[in-house]
Amino acid sequence: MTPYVDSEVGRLGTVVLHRPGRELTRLTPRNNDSLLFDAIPWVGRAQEEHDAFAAALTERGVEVLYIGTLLAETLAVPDARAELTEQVLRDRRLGDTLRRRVSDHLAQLDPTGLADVLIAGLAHEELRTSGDRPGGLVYTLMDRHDFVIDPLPNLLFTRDSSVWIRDRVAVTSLAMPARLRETTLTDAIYRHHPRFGGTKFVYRPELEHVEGGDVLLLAPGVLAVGVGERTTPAGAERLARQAFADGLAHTVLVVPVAQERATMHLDTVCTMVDADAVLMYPNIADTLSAYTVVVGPDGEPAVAGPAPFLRAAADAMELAELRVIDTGLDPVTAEREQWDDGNNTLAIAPRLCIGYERNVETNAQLERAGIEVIPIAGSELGSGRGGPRCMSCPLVREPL
Ligand SMILES: NC(=[NH2+])NCCC[C@H](N)C(=O)O
Repeated sequence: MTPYVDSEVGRLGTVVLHRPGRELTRLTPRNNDSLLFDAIPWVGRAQEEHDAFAAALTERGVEVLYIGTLLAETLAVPDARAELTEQVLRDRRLGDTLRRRVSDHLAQLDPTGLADVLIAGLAHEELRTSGDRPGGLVYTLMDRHDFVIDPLPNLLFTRDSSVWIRDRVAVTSLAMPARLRETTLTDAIYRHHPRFGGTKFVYRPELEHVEGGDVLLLAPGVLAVGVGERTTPAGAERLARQAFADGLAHTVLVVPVAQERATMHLDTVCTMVDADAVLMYPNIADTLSAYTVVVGPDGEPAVAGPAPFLRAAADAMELAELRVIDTGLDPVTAEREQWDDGNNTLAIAPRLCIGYERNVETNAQLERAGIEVIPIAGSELGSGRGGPRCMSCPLVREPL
């Protein structure tokens, strides 16, 4: 099936996930903050939870593709291999001598082994050196806890490094240093993997910051883009410009979200669960606002607002009203469950979504509102602050 996504809730056909692996074993109390995890996950259990997440999808007829597999297949293409190796070696921290050592090390890996290193990184002790200090000055002075190639534990959150808008992919521009290299992998997959031949791009990683968790396809032609800790106003403006130029959208709602870890992306406070219904963090439902951006008479993005988000969204979607699943929770429970990604549901069809089981109150309210919730365990997966929506990149959804 060729990729096509024009909503958040149309029946999900194909999705890209990343099964967490060795990259999670790199997390320690020394580096978990800079690697954007709030705890040290139990890796085996995280994998079990992730397998159950994938099973919940495949059991309902969703095709699941894995980044690890796609990347290994991509690395069988000589140009892709050369390009991805070159990108890693370009790291200025290496210096010439260590660069040669790393280059030799990578050259002897088969595509699967290389994919593993590109994702899990390369620890100091994994670079076997022979002879007298063949890594040179840099390797000798390197802290034993430092990485020769940094790991990518947040690759798990496939939502952020690429997003499909209709038949085009936005390879995003990630804001946090720990995640920068993720888009070199997704970009290579879409440009070199045979399955994605002819893919057209609506966004590129060298542009202003935009992360996929901030992009919601509210309705065909209507995007909401959160701006805050990750996506910048410049990124939202650029995405609007490019989406208009490619005929992918007529309206982009730009939604300021608090620049805090708890609300790092728009999808941490708001996800769609039906064509006309959103699940929203109650503590901000009434205050969230939006600027409406359309193509102006001069062809430039024209900005109106701000207006209350729910009003602006309903107008852009040509609905009398957008239904809000009011989780009706007291502020403390709401805050706890928002932190645990209760608002970060993944719709697999209208009124059918996957959510973390631990968010008991949020899920109960969804059920009461007629939305079926498939609960999954996320005690370990959630330590990276991401839920089912963050952990999935839809490639195919049936039009509504
Ligand atoms: N779409 C999302 N909400 N993604 C969550 C990403 C979590 C990840 N640890 C980060 O800080 O970047």
